[in-house]
Amino acid sequence: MSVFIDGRVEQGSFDLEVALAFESGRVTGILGPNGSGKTTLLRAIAGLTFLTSGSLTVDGADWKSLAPQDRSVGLVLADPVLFPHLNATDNVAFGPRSRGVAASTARERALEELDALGIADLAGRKPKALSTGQAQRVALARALATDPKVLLLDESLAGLDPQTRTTVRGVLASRLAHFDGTTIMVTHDPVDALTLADELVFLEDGRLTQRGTPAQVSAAPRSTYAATLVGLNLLPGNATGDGLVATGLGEVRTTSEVVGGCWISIRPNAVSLWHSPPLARRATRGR
Ligand SMILES: Nc1ncnc2c1ncn2[C@@H]1O[C@H](COP(=O)(O)OP(=O)(O)OP(=O)(O)O)[C@@H](O)[C@H]1O
Repeated sequence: MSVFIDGRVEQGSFDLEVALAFESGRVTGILGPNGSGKTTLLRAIAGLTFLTSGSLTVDGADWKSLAPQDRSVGLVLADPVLFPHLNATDNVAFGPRSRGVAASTARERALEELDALGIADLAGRKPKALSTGQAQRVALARALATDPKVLLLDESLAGLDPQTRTTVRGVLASRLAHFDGTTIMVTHDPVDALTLADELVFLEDGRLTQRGTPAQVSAAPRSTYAATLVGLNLLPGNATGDGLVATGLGEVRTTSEVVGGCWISIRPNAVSLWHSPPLARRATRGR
Protein backbone atom coordinates (compact mmCIF):
# COMPACT_ATOMS: atom_id res chain seq x y z
CA MET A 1 0.00 0.00 0.00
CA SER A 2 1.29 3.45 -0.79
CA VAL A 3 -1.29 6.15 -0.07
CA PHE A 4 -3.73 5.72 2.78
CA ILE A 5 -6.30 8.36 3.57
CA ASP A 6 -8.87 7.93 6.30
CA GLY A 7 -10.38 11.25 7.13
CA ARG A 8 -12.76 14.07 6.66
CA VAL A 9 -12.57 17.42 4.89
CA GLU A 10 -15.19 20.02 5.75
CA GLN A 11 -15.83 22.79 3.22
CA GLY A 12 -18.78 24.96 4.12
CA SER A 13 -21.90 22.82 3.86
CA PHE A 14 -20.00 20.03 2.02
CA ASP A 15 -17.99 17.33 3.69
CA LEU A 16 -15.89 14.56 2.22
CA GLU A 17 -15.39 11.50 4.38
CA VAL A 18 -13.43 8.58 2.98
CA ALA A 19 -11.17 5.69 3.96
CA LEU A 20 -9.19 4.71 0.87
CA ALA A 21 -5.90 2.97 0.14
CA PHE A 22 -4.10 3.38 -3.18
CA GLU A 23 -1.33 1.00 -4.18
CA SER A 24 1.88 2.05 -5.88
CA GLY A 25 2.25 1.08 -9.53
CA ARG A 26 -1.49 1.25 -10.03
CA VAL A 27 -3.82 3.78 -11.63
CA THR A 28 -7.06 4.54 -9.81
CA GLY A 29 -9.80 6.47 -11.58
CA ILE A 30 -11.90 8.72 -9.33
CA LEU A 31 -15.36 9.21 -10.75
CA GLY A 32 -18.55 10.86 -9.62
CA PRO A 33 -21.05 13.57 -10.45
CA ASN A 34 -20.15 17.27 -10.29
CA GLY A 35 -19.57 18.40 -6.73
CA SER A 36 -19.10 14.89 -5.32
CA GLY A 37 -15.67 15.70 -3.82
CA LYS A 38 -13.21 14.32 -6.41
CA THR A 39 -11.04 17.42 -6.63
CA THR A 40 -11.29 17.89 -2.86
CA LEU A 41 -9.79 14.40 -2.43
CA LEU A 42 -6.87 15.22 -4.77
CA ARG A 43 -6.33 18.59 -3.05
CA ALA A 44 -6.23 16.86 0.34
CA ILE A 45 -3.53 14.45 -0.90
CA ALA A 46 -1.56 17.31 -2.50
CA GLY A 47 -1.80 19.39 0.69
CA LEU A 48 -3.75 22.21 -0.97
CA THR A 49 -6.63 21.44 1.40
CA PHE A 50 -6.00 20.11 4.87
CA LEU A 51 -7.90 17.25 6.47
CA THR A 52 -10.28 18.48 9.16
CA SER A 53 -9.72 15.18 10.96
CA GLY A 54 -8.26 11.75 10.29
CA SER A 55 -4.97 10.60 8.80
CA LEU A 56 -3.03 10.64 5.55
CA THR A 57 0.06 8.50 5.16
CA VAL A 58 2.25 7.78 2.16
CA ASP A 59 4.58 4.80 2.35
CA GLY A 60 4.02 4.89 6.10
CA ALA A 61 5.06 8.57 6.48
CA ASP A 62 2.60 11.00 8.01
CA TRP A 63 1.62 13.60 5.40
CA LYS A 64 -1.30 15.14 7.25
CA SER A 65 0.53 18.29 8.33
CA LEU A 66 3.19 18.35 5.60
CA ALA A 67 3.34 21.52 3.45
CA PRO A 68 2.45 20.96 -0.26
CA GLN A 69 6.04 21.60 -1.41
CA ASP A 70 7.30 18.89 0.95
CA ARG A 71 5.00 16.25 -0.52
CA SER A 72 6.31 14.08 -3.34
CA VAL A 73 3.38 14.84 -5.62
CA GLY A 74 2.98 15.62 -9.33
CA LEU A 75 -0.27 17.43 -10.12
CA VAL A 76 -1.63 17.94 -13.64
CA LEU A 77 -4.82 19.96 -14.11
CA ALA A 78 -7.11 20.27 -17.13
CA ASP A 79 -5.33 23.39 -18.40
CA PRO A 80 -1.59 23.04 -18.88
CA VAL A 81 0.14 25.61 -16.67
CA LEU A 82 3.66 26.26 -17.99
CA PHE A 83 6.16 29.08 -17.44
CA PRO A 84 5.80 31.19 -20.60
CA HIS A 85 9.44 32.37 -20.63
CA LEU A 86 10.92 28.85 -20.41
CA ASN A 87 11.15 26.34 -23.25
CA ALA A 88 9.72 22.82 -22.86
CA THR A 89 12.97 21.36 -21.53
CA ASP A 90 13.42 24.08 -18.92
CA ASN A 91 9.77 23.86 -17.93
CA VAL A 92 10.18 20.13 -17.30
CA ALA A 93 13.62 20.53 -15.67
CA PHE A 94 12.10 23.09 -13.27
CA GLY A 95 10.51 20.23 -11.28
CA PRO A 96 13.72 18.34 -10.44
CA ARG A 97 15.66 21.66 -10.16
CA SER A 98 13.26 22.89 -7.48
CA ARG A 99 13.94 19.69 -5.57
CA GLY A 100 17.66 20.34 -5.51
CA VAL A 101 18.80 18.33 -8.56
CA ALA A 102 21.83 19.82 -10.40
CA ALA A 103 20.99 21.78 -13.58
CA SER A 104 22.64 19.39 -16.05
CA THR A 105 21.07 16.30 -14.43
CA ALA A 106 17.66 18.01 -14.36
CA ARG A 107 17.93 18.84 -18.09
CA GLU A 108 18.91 15.24 -18.89
CA ARG A 109 15.93 13.99 -16.88
CA ALA A 110 13.67 16.50 -18.66
CA LEU A 111 14.81 15.34 -22.12
CA GLU A 112 14.28 11.72 -21.09
CA GLU A 113 10.74 12.49 -19.94
CA LEU A 114 9.89 14.52 -23.06
CA ASP A 115 11.11 11.58 -25.12
CA ALA A 116 9.00 9.12 -23.09
CA LEU A 117 5.94 11.26 -23.86
CA GLY A 118 6.78 11.39 -27.57
CA ILE A 119 7.65 15.12 -27.76
CA ALA A 120 11.46 15.16 -27.77
CA ASP A 121 11.26 17.25 -30.96
CA LEU A 122 9.50 20.05 -29.04
CA ALA A 123 12.26 20.37 -26.41
CA GLY A 124 13.32 23.87 -27.51
CA ARG A 125 9.85 25.35 -27.99
CA LYS A 126 8.32 27.93 -25.69
CA PRO A 127 4.69 27.41 -24.54
CA LYS A 128 3.28 29.99 -26.97
CA ALA A 129 4.53 27.79 -29.84
CA LEU A 130 2.84 24.65 -28.48
CA SER A 131 -0.69 23.40 -29.15
CA THR A 132 -2.81 22.62 -26.07
CA GLY A 133 -2.20 18.89 -26.56
CA GLN A 134 1.57 19.41 -26.82
CA ALA A 135 1.56 21.74 -23.80
CA GLN A 136 -0.36 19.18 -21.79
CA ARG A 137 2.25 16.55 -22.62
CA VAL A 138 4.93 18.97 -21.38
CA ALA A 139 2.91 19.47 -18.18
CA LEU A 140 2.70 15.68 -17.75
CA ALA A 141 6.45 15.39 -18.36
CA ARG A 142 7.10 18.07 -15.73
CA ALA A 143 4.97 16.25 -13.17
CA LEU A 144 6.69 12.92 -13.88
CA ALA A 145 10.25 14.30 -14.03
CA THR A 146 10.33 14.70 -10.25
CA ASP A 147 9.68 10.94 -9.90
CA PRO A 148 6.80 11.68 -7.53
CA LYS A 149 5.46 9.09 -5.14
CA VAL A 150 1.97 10.22 -6.14
CA LEU A 151 0.80 11.48 -9.54
CA LEU A 152 -2.52 13.33 -9.37
CA LEU A 153 -4.35 13.91 -12.65
CA ASP A 154 -7.39 16.17 -12.40
CA GLU A 155 -9.29 16.00 -15.69
CA SER A 156 -5.89 16.20 -17.39
CA LEU A 157 -7.21 15.20 -20.81
CA ALA A 158 -10.44 17.20 -20.62
CA GLY A 159 -9.25 20.20 -22.64
CA LEU A 160 -8.14 18.17 -25.66
CA ASP A 161 -10.11 17.60 -28.86
CA PRO A 162 -11.24 13.98 -29.36
CA GLN A 163 -8.43 13.04 -31.74
CA THR A 164 -5.67 14.64 -29.65
CA ARG A 165 -7.21 13.14 -26.54
CA THR A 166 -6.95 9.67 -28.08
CA THR A 167 -3.26 10.25 -28.91
CA VAL A 168 -2.34 11.69 -25.50
CA ARG A 169 -4.33 8.97 -23.74
CA GLY A 170 -2.27 6.33 -25.59
CA VAL A 171 1.03 8.03 -24.77
CA LEU A 172 0.00 8.43 -21.13
CA ALA A 173 -1.05 4.77 -20.89
CA SER A 174 2.40 3.66 -22.16
CA ARG A 175 4.18 5.98 -19.75
CA LEU A 176 2.08 4.98 -16.73
CA ALA A 177 2.86 1.32 -17.42
CA HIS A 178 6.45 2.18 -16.38
CA PHE A 179 5.57 4.53 -13.52
CA ASP A 180 6.34 3.08 -10.08
CA GLY A 181 4.38 5.65 -8.09
CA THR A 182 0.68 5.79 -7.33
CA THR A 183 -1.55 7.45 -9.93
CA ILE A 184 -4.90 8.90 -8.90
CA MET A 185 -6.88 10.26 -11.83
CA VAL A 186 -10.10 12.25 -11.70
CA THR A 187 -12.13 11.95 -14.88
CA HIS A 188 -15.65 12.25 -16.19
CA ASP A 189 -14.73 10.31 -19.32
CA PRO A 190 -15.63 6.62 -19.39
CA VAL A 191 -13.03 5.91 -22.07
CA ASP A 192 -10.25 7.41 -19.91
CA ALA A 193 -11.54 5.45 -16.94
CA LEU A 194 -11.83 2.12 -18.73
CA THR A 195 -8.58 2.36 -20.68
CA LEU A 196 -6.22 3.98 -18.15
CA ALA A 197 -7.40 2.84 -14.74
CA ASP A 198 -6.69 -0.47 -13.03
CA GLU A 199 -9.39 0.32 -10.54
CA LEU A 200 -12.33 2.72 -10.25
CA VAL A 201 -13.51 4.60 -7.18
CA PHE A 202 -16.94 6.25 -7.26
CA LEU A 203 -17.65 9.20 -4.99
CA GLU A 204 -21.11 10.60 -4.61
CA ASP A 205 -21.96 13.45 -2.25
CA GLY A 206 -18.63 13.13 -0.47
CA ARG A 207 -18.91 9.40 0.19
CA LEU A 208 -17.49 6.27 -1.45
CA THR A 209 -20.30 4.45 -3.25
CA GLN A 210 -18.34 1.80 -5.16
CA ARG A 211 -14.84 0.57 -5.74
CA GLY A 212 -13.69 -2.14 -8.12
CA THR A 213 -11.96 -3.00 -11.36
CA PRO A 214 -13.65 -1.69 -14.52
CA ALA A 215 -14.90 -5.25 -15.17
CA GLN A 216 -16.35 -5.55 -11.66
CA VAL A 217 -18.10 -2.18 -11.87
CA SER A 218 -19.39 -2.91 -15.37
CA ALA A 219 -20.78 -6.25 -14.20
CA ALA A 220 -22.53 -4.81 -11.14
CA PRO A 221 -22.75 -1.00 -11.03
CA ARG A 222 -24.11 0.13 -7.67
CA SER A 223 -25.53 3.49 -8.69
CA THR A 224 -27.26 5.02 -11.68
CA TYR A 225 -24.22 7.20 -12.18
CA ALA A 226 -21.87 4.19 -12.31
CA ALA A 227 -24.23 2.26 -14.58
CA THR A 228 -24.48 5.16 -17.03
CA LEU A 229 -20.76 5.72 -16.98
CA VAL A 230 -19.53 2.18 -17.50
CA GLY A 231 -22.37 1.07 -19.74
CA LEU A 232 -20.14 1.39 -22.78
CA ASN A 233 -20.36 -0.91 -25.77
CA LEU A 234 -16.89 -2.36 -26.33
CA LEU A 235 -16.30 -4.08 -29.68
CA PRO A 236 -13.14 -5.81 -30.90
CA GLY A 237 -12.20 -4.66 -34.37
CA ASN A 238 -9.53 -4.36 -37.02
CA ALA A 239 -8.61 -0.86 -38.23
CA THR A 240 -7.52 -0.49 -41.82
CA GLY A 241 -5.96 2.97 -41.29
CA ASP A 242 -8.36 4.85 -43.53
CA GLY A 243 -10.73 5.64 -40.68
CA LEU A 244 -12.63 2.38 -41.04
CA VAL A 245 -12.69 -0.45 -38.51
CA ALA A 246 -14.11 -3.84 -39.34
CA THR A 247 -16.11 -5.33 -36.47
CA GLY A 248 -18.37 -8.33 -36.06
CA LEU A 249 -21.29 -5.90 -36.44
CA GLY A 250 -20.00 -4.36 -39.66
CA GLU A 251 -17.76 -1.40 -40.48
CA VAL A 252 -17.43 1.51 -38.06
CA ARG A 253 -16.06 4.91 -39.08
CA THR A 254 -13.62 6.60 -36.65
CA THR A 255 -11.32 9.63 -36.47
CA SER A 256 -8.53 7.53 -34.94
CA GLU A 257 -5.35 6.76 -36.90
CA VAL A 258 -4.88 3.38 -35.26
CA VAL A 259 -4.07 0.49 -37.63
CA GLY A 260 -4.61 -3.19 -36.82
CA GLY A 261 -6.34 -4.93 -33.94
CA CYS A 262 -8.15 -2.53 -31.62
CA TRP A 263 -11.17 -2.00 -29.40
CA ILE A 264 -13.97 0.41 -30.18
CA SER A 265 -15.99 1.97 -27.38
CA ILE A 266 -19.37 3.38 -28.29
CA ARG A 267 -21.46 5.31 -25.82
CA PRO A 268 -24.98 3.84 -25.63
CA ASN A 269 -26.56 7.26 -26.09
CA ALA A 270 -24.66 7.61 -29.38
CA VAL A 271 -26.64 4.71 -30.79
CA SER A 272 -30.05 5.37 -32.34
CA LEU A 273 -32.31 2.56 -33.44
CA TRP A 274 -34.59 3.21 -36.42
CA HIS A 275 -37.60 1.18 -37.57
CA SER A 276 -37.05 2.52 -41.06
CA PRO A 277 -34.24 4.58 -42.64
CA PRO A 278 -33.22 7.69 -40.64
CA LEU A 279 -35.34 10.16 -42.59
CA ALA A 280 -38.37 8.60 -40.93
CA ARG A 281 -39.56 10.57 -37.92
CA ARG A 282 -39.90 7.81 -35.36
CA ALA A 283 -36.73 6.62 -33.68
CA THR A 284 -36.15 4.56 -30.59
CA ARG A 285 -33.09 5.55 -28.57
CA GLY A 286 -30.91 2.57 -27.75
CA ARG A 287 -29.65 2.08 -24.21
N1 LIG B 1 -13.09 26.36 -0.99
C1 LIG B 1 -14.31 25.86 -0.85
N2 LIG B 1 -15.17 26.34 0.09
C2 LIG B 1 -16.40 25.83 0.25
N3 LIG B 1 -16.88 24.82 -0.50
C3 LIG B 1 -16.09 24.33 -1.45
C4 LIG B 1 -14.76 24.80 -1.68
N4 LIG B 1 -14.21 24.10 -2.69
C5 LIG B 1 -15.15 23.22 -3.09
N5 LIG B 1 -16.27 23.35 -2.34
C6 LIG B 1 -17.49 22.55 -2.46
O1 LIG B 1 -17.13 21.21 -2.20
C7 LIG B 1 -17.94 20.34 -3.00
C8 LIG B 1 -17.04 19.35 -3.74
O2 LIG B 1 -16.27 20.07 -4.71
P1 LIG B 1 -15.23 19.33 -5.64
O3 LIG B 1 -14.59 20.37 -6.49
O4 LIG B 1 -14.36 18.46 -4.82
O5 LIG B 1 -16.19 18.42 -6.51
P2 LIG B 1 -15.84 17.56 -7.81
O6 LIG B 1 -16.40 16.19 -7.58
O7 LIG B 1 -14.40 17.66 -8.13
O8 LIG B 1 -16.72 18.33 -8.87
P3 LIG B 1 -16.51 18.56 -10.47
O9 LIG B 1 -16.77 17.24 -11.11
O10 LIG B 1 -17.56 19.55 -10.80
O11 LIG B 1 -15.13 19.08 -10.68
C9 LIG B 1 -18.78 21.22 -3.91
O12 LIG B 1 -20.07 21.31 -3.37
C10 LIG B 1 -18.08 22.55 -3.86
O13 LIG B 1 -19.00 23.60 -4.01
